[in-house]
Amino acid sequence: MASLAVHSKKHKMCVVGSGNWGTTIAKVIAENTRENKDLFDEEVQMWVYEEEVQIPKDSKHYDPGSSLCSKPQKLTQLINGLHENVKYLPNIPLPENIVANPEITDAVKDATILIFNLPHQFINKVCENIKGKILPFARGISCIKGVAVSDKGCDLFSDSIGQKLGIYVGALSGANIANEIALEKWCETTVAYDPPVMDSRQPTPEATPSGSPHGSSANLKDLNGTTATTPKGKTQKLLALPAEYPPLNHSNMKKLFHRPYFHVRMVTDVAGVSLGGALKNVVALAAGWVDGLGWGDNAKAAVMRVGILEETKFGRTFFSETCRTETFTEESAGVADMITSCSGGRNFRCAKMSVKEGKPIEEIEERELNGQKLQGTSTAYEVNEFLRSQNREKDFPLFTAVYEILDGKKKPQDIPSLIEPANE
Ligand SMILES: NC(=O)c1ccc[n+]([C@@H]2O[C@H](COP(=O)([O-])OP(=O)(O)OC[C@H]3O[C@@H](n4cnc5c(N)ncnc54)[C@H](O)[C@@H]3O)[C@@H](O)[C@H]2O)c1
Ligand SMILES: O=P(O)(O)OC[C@H](O)CO
Repeated sequence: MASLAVHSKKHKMCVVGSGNWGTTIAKVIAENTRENKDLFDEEVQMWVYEEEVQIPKDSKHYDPGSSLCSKPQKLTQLINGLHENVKYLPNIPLPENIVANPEITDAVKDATILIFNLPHQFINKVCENIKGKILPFARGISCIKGVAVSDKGCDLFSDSIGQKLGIYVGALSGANIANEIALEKWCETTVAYDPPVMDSRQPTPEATPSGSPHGSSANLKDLNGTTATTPKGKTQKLLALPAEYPPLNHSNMKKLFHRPYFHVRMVTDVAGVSLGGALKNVVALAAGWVDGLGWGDNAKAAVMRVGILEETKFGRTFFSETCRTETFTEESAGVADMITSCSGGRNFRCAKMSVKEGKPIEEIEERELNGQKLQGTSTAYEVNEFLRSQNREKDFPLFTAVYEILDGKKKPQDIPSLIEPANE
């Protein structure tokens, strides 16, 4: 007879970040912690980068006679009082079990699962602030779309966050325009989670089940239960999840994210999922430019085709140990995210306006996004810095073209010739 394990502790969640996507993911998770009380503590902590926010005049909460509306208020107080993030996710009611917390160390201190969800330019500072102040056996999921480029090379944020904090971090990415998910319009996402086997004699319950759709990463096997090797060959100390907690296997991870309107596919390819999310933002800029030139859908499709080829090549070339081509061609984090981002994402829309109006994209970002941040522009520079360091710019002509256009060396009109293979 199968025995049912009883666990004396529940997982506690903290979403690190509260922008457009951070707040949406907090909503998704808070709905699921309510429905899975055997696994998860109902309360979801959400760290908010505190700022003073004026309730907009078109908000349903706006009342000219109310003291709340007479002057700017702390964003955390507005979120906890109105159960809405009026600045970054307006008009979407949030579950009351989300607690907005401006103190990062307080927000993360009890979390067994940390969801990193903020623009990638801010994550290093956040990691410095919480290093040594989290549960040492916590697990993480990075929802950040970007790559961590430094003088040491190009890393995934899942790896760089994991290395800095000494924890295992997986990745969530997909064709996921936050506003649509917040309105509970159906979509898919991909969650990559493949923690090391802590002890080869007694696999921990969270180890990826054999026979999972994408197998397990054998190079992450740990023989003494205290160190593991990341996909880029770095060793890292990792603690096993204490047995009092429910296992964090694919089934329980899926329960944290899957909703009727947000369908999750669990995989093990953290590199492919992370790179798909980061690199499509660069491609979406090119798609916006050709659309802004009035070149139509065929031109946009050409950019997407080359984009998928280049992101696949990037994965195969620089993350060859773990990255799977199929992630780019079969998963939401690959081809589907390329399509949605090149159709209605912020990078696409701002790039399109910048061409139509003849203005720098930074000016459009500032004017249109009310504090939200584009990721494609900085990622294009970071990817180029890395490619240049490897002397591989010519092998990625679309990524290089986007960088050169942003840098003023080339024009959007040059894209067809820039991405044409030299010998054809
Ligand atoms: N918005 C989407 O549709 C979407 C969908 C999927 C993935 N993503 C990815 O999710 C990540 C987070 O994006 P988002 O849309 O939630 O953010 P956003 O674009 O809404 O960014 C604004 C956030 O940045 C915060 N911020 C501003 N200055 C800061 C500072 N100095 N330190 C820390 N935080 C600061 C703001 O408080 C706010 O929470 C990005 O990598 C993005 O690519 C976004
Ligand atoms: O609005 P963007 O361009 O940041 O893209 C949003 C999401 O990443 C789409 O999946």
